[in-house]
Amino acid sequence: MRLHNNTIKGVHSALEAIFEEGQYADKVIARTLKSNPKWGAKDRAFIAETTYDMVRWWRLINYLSKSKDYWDLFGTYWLMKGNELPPWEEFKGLNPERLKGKYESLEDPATIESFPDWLYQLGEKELGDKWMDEVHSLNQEAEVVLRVNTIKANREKLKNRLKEDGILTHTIKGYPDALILEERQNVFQNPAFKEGLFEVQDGSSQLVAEAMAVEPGMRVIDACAGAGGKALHIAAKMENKGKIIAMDLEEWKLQQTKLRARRSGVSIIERKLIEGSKTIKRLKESADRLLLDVPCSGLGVLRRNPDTKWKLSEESIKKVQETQAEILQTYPTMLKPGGQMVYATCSVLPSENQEQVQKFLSSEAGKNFELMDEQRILSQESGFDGFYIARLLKK
Ligand SMILES: C[S@@+](CC[C@H](N)C(=O)[O-])C[C@H]1O[C@@H](n2cnc3c(N)ncnc32)[C@H](O)[C@@H]1O
Repeated sequence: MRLHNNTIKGVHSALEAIFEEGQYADKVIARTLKSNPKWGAKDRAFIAETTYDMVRWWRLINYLSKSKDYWDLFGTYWLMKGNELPPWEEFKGLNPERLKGKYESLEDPATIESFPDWLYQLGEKELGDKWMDEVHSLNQEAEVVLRVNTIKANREKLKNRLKEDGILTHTIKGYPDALILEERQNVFQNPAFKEGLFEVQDGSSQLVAEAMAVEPGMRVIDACAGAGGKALHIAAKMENKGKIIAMDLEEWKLQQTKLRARRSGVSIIERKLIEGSKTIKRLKESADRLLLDVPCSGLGVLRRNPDTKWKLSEESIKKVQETQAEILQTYPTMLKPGGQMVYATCSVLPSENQEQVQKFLSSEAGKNFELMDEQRILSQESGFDGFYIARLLKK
């Protein structure tokens, strides 16, 4: 592939904003691409993919690079990926042989896999033998997975419609609403997206609505609805009949849910901002199904958010675990007896997953609940994001 000076500069400025100003990678990339409308589709893809990949391998690149200069860092990355560098002045001091030797003599697994030491050790402690393969899998680039909106389309029709636009997809067993892109590309400009025929949603995430076992006409509470990804899927499973109360602490996220619901033709979502414990108490025993898609470390979705590795800390994980436990202690009161609750995270750490559920079940608040089943989804086994999904029955 031919390199262009100006797109590499685009990558540099994105990396600076991410690592020196602490901004989120997805926001930075969106802004960088917007700032130069002259870049074509290939240039945009190069900037987005290279920035994400350099973020993913940041620790290893810095270890192998001869300096912290952004040209050296990019050149090191480019060679590391098995490419050749053009004979530019900027890359003059880079020596592929020296780099290869340094890489081959490297033994520390956290540096090889480009993880912070503390996080690598935490994963090892919690997942034991499975951690090394999981890390390896979480360092791969994620496939683009679509979820067909069954309120407006079916999978076969959408597949054909996308094919007409040159977008090839395939299906996969066990994921009834999913279409996987053969080739990574930006699908948000496609008319089928604008018409609300699909959402972009990872395969593991799609299993959450499946686990909810909803039926048309039910009353469902999605207590951590955020921008509504799962609420929209649940609405489609309910054939847009019944009611979903989408709750969150953040008004702006619920606003996103509203816009997305409009595009998807979903009319059964009612938004409710959580203003304190009263909001929860008022909904006592009102739901047939309750989803707790709780805030988490996001360790299962590192493939699409590699900057999470560098943003997390031991304290932030501890804090999120406290929130998970608090939610489990108070929110299940909203469920009717006989109703079902799903507790889900996009983390692979047992301390955010099965251990939280077990703690809840052995507490006073959990005494009327029993575990129906749980899915501990590792990325290395599923090929999708790492997730945890537990179904509980309120007796
Ligand atoms: C994993 S995200 C939800 C993703 C969303 N369900 C989706 O599918 O797009 C967790 C959400 O929980 C919200 N949150 C954090 N603390 C909360 C709390 N105490 N009660 C309810 N929601 C909370 C966050 O604002 C965030 O939107």
